[in-house]
Parts: sequence; C-alpha cells; structure tokens
Amino acid sequence: MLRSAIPYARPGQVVGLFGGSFDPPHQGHVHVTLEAMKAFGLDRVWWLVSPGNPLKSRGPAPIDQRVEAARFIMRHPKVEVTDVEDLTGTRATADTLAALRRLYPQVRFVWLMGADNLAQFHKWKDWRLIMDTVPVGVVARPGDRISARMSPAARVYAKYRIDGTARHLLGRADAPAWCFVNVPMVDVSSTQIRSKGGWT
Ligand SMILES: Nc1ncnc2c1ncn2[C@@H]1O[C@H](COP(=O)(O)OP(=O)(O)OP(=O)(O)O)[C@@H](O)[C@H]1O
Ligand SMILES: O=C(O)c1ccc[n+]([C@@H]2O[C@H](COP(=O)([O-])O)[C@@H](O)[C@H]2O)c1
Repeated sequence: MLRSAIPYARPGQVVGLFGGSFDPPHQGHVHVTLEAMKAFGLDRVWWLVSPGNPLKSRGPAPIDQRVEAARFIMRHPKVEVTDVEDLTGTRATADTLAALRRLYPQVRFVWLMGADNLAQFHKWKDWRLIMDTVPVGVVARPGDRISARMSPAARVYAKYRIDGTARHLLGRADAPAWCFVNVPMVDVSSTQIRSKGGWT
C-alpha cells in the first residue's frame, strides 16, 4: 500500500480526528463521521487508523489492510483516511495529539469518539490532558448512552459540557469542552462483523 502523505489542512480549519481500530471499518464509522461533521461544525475529518489500541490485547488485522478497507468504505471529499500514527510513531492518543499539534500549530483539532469510548475514557493515558487540550465530540452508540453520561470522565468534566442544542459551537470552542450528541444510531460493530466471518 502507498503510505499516507501527511494530510493537509489550512491554518484556522477545524479538523475532527476520528481514531479507531477499524478492524474492519463499517457503516457505523461512516455514520459517526458524517453526523459529527454536521453537528460540530468541522471543516474536515481525518480517520486515524490505529496501529493498535493500547488497551486491547488482541492485535488487529495488518494496518495496510485496514487502511485500504477504510478508504473503500469512507468516500467523502472532506474526509481523509490516514495512518498518521505510523508516521508520528505514537500509539496513545495523548501522544498523537501532542505530535499533531506540533505539526499543525494553526489547526484546531477536535477528538471524535463513540459513546462506548467516553465510558472508558478515564482509563486512557493522560485522559485529563486530552480533555484539557482539545474539544471532544461524542456520538451516541446503541447500549452506551447511559454509561457514557455517567462515566468518570463525564462527571469530572461535567461543567465543561456543551449542551447538544449548542453542538455547532464545539469546533471553535476552547478546551476543555465536550459535547454528546444524541443522533440516530447505527447498530453495528467490528466485533459483530468479525464474529460472522470478519473480513471475508
Ligand atoms: N455503531 C457505532 N456508533 C457510534 N460509534 C461507533 C460505532 N462503531 C464504532 N464507533 C466508534 O468508532 C471509533 C472506532 O471504533 P472501532 O474501530 O473500535 O469499532 P468498533 O465497532 O467499536 O470495534 P470493536 O467491536 O472491535 O470494538 C470508536 O470511537 C467507537 O466508539
Ligand atoms: O491513549 C489511550 O490510552 C487509548 C486507549 C484506548 C483507545 N485509544 C484510541 O481510541 C481510538 C478508538 O480505539 P478503538 O480500538 O476503540 O477503535 C483509537 O484511536 C485508539 O488509539 C487510546
């Protein structure tokens, strides 16, 4: 596979970063991307295909395979599928964000994730630093809306929550700021797909 060139963004643009294992990518990922772009006032979204989630013991399929599949499924002029963490040599999101902020000092980044990841967020390396550094956009996921809203991260950062009715302000908000959007949900996961034969 052709390695990604470092993606381009103009100074001042708001870029949503959507990190994931994408093992395999599916319509839930596409749905979250399009909803987040609309909801949070993003100029672009970069998919960060992870070399390996630091909290998952099971290694994913080879990154080239996941990037290729992601490019096949996610086709939108404002969305770019990247293997940026291979370029930066980072695994933990806090480290990836630090590297990207050094590389793009004039770009405004927003971290995007599904509700299941907000529920687990307090287990991530330097999670408070992430919250204090970039706005975070969270998209509803079947089964995880309540656990996300009651999660340690949601509670600790409760006063920095932007109400869903003001969601469009998130992209240009200063951190800490986060917003949970209760959009229509797509009930699909990579685990389900793998259990039905996965990539074949
Ligand atoms: N159907 C969905 N609705 C909302 N968010 C989703 C959905 N599927 C994935 N996401 C979000 O996409 C990001 C990447 O997820 P990931 O690639 O791990 O997919 P997954 O389906 O959760 O995989 P797995 O089942 O292997 O855990 C995460 O932030 C996750 O919360
Ligand atoms: O930084 C961490 O400690 C950390 C822990 C768990 C997940 N993440 C990131 O969260 C994103 C979603 O991961 P996943 O495996 O749920 O698709 C992906 O970019 C991971 O690198 C990051």
